[in-house]
Amino acid sequence: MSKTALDQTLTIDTVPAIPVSTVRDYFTLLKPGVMTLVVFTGAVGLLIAPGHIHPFLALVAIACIAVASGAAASINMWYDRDIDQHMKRTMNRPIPAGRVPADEALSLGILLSIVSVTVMAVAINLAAAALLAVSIGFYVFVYTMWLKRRTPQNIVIGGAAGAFPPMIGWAAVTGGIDLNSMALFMIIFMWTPPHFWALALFRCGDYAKVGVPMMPVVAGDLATKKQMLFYTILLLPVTLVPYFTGLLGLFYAATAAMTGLWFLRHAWRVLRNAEEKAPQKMFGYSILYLFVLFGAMVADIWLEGFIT
Ligand code: HEM
Ligand SMILES: CC(C)=CCC/C(C)=C/CC/C(C)=C/COP(=O)(O)OP(=O)(O)O
Repeated sequence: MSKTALDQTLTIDTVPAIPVSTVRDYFTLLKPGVMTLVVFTGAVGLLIAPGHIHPFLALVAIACIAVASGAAASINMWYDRDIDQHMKRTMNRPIPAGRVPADEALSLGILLSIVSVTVMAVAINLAAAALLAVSIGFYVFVYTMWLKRRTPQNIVIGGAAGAFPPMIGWAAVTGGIDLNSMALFMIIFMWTPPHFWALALFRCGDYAKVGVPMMPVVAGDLATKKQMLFYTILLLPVTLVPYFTGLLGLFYAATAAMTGLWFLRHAWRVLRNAEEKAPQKMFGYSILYLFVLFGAMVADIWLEGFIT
C-alpha cells in the first residue's frame, strides 16, 4: 500500500466516532423497563374498576399513562445528568454518553407531559388527567428535584409517584377516587421501599460516590435491611384490603398471601445475610411479585365472571 493510501486509511480509521443519536436513544430516555410495570399496574386499575369504558378509550388512557411515565423519566434523566455520568449503572445513558443533547431530553419530556395530560383530559376525564399531572409532578419535582439529593426518605415520599398509575386507570373508568383505588395506591407505596432499597444495597457505592443520601449510604446496611423488613410486613395486610372490601375474591387473596409471604422470606434472608446475592434476588423478585399480584387481580375478576 502506498504511503498516501496508508495515510488515508489511518486518517479514516482514527477519526473519532461522533456519537449519533438514534431512535433507540430517545426511547431509552423514557425508561421503558419501568414503564412496562407502570403500564401494567395502570391497566389493571382500569380493568378491575367497576363500570364500563369503551375499549378504544381504555387504550387511549393506558397510552397516556405510558407516555406520561416516559415524559417524567426523560426530565429525570435531564436533571440527573451530572450524577448519572459518574455512576457505573447510569454512565452509559444517552445524555452522559453524549448521544442525546440534554436540552432535547428536557424538551421531549415537557412535550410528552403536555400531550399526555391534555389527551387524558379531553378524551377521558379530568380526574384521571389531574392524577396523571400529579404523578408527573411528584416524580419530577418532589422526588427528583427536591428529595432525592436531600434525604434518605426520598423514595418513601417520592415513591408515591409510581403508586398513582392504578389509581389513574381506575379514575379513567369511574371518574373519581375511592377506598379500593386508594388501596391499590397503598400497595405500590409500601412495595417501593423494599423494591428500591434492595437495589440500593448492592449499588450503595455508586450513590455514595455522587453524594446521593440513599438509605444504605446514610444509615448503613443493617438499618436499611430492618426497614425493608418493616415495609414488607406492612405490605402483606395492605395487599389484602381489596379482598376485605369485597372487590376481589379468594383467588386473589390466596395469591397475595403466598407471594407476600415469599417476599417476606426474601426480606428475612436479606436481613440475616443468608447469601451474598440475597439483595439482588430480592430486587428481581420485587418486580415479578408486583406483576403477579396485579395479574392476580384481573384473573380473580375473570374467574368470578366465569364461575358465577
Ligand atoms: C421512587 C421509587 C422507585 C425507585 C427509586 C426505583 C428505582 C429503580 C432503579 C434504580 C432501577 C434500575 C435498576 C437497574 O438499572 O439495574 C429500577 C428498576 C425497575 N423498577 Fe423501580 N424504582 C421505583 C419505583 C418503581 C415503580 C413504582 C415501578 C413500577 C410499578 C418500578 C418498576 C421497575 C422495573 C420494572 C424495573 C426493572 C426494569 C429496568 O431495570 O429498567 N419501580 N427501579
Ligand atoms: C405516570 C407516571 C408519571 C409514572 C412514573 C412514576 C414512576 C414510575 C416513578 C418511579 C420512580 C422511579 C422509577 C425512580 C427511579 O429512581 P431514579 O430516577 O432515582 O433512578 P435512576 O437512578 O435509575 O435514574
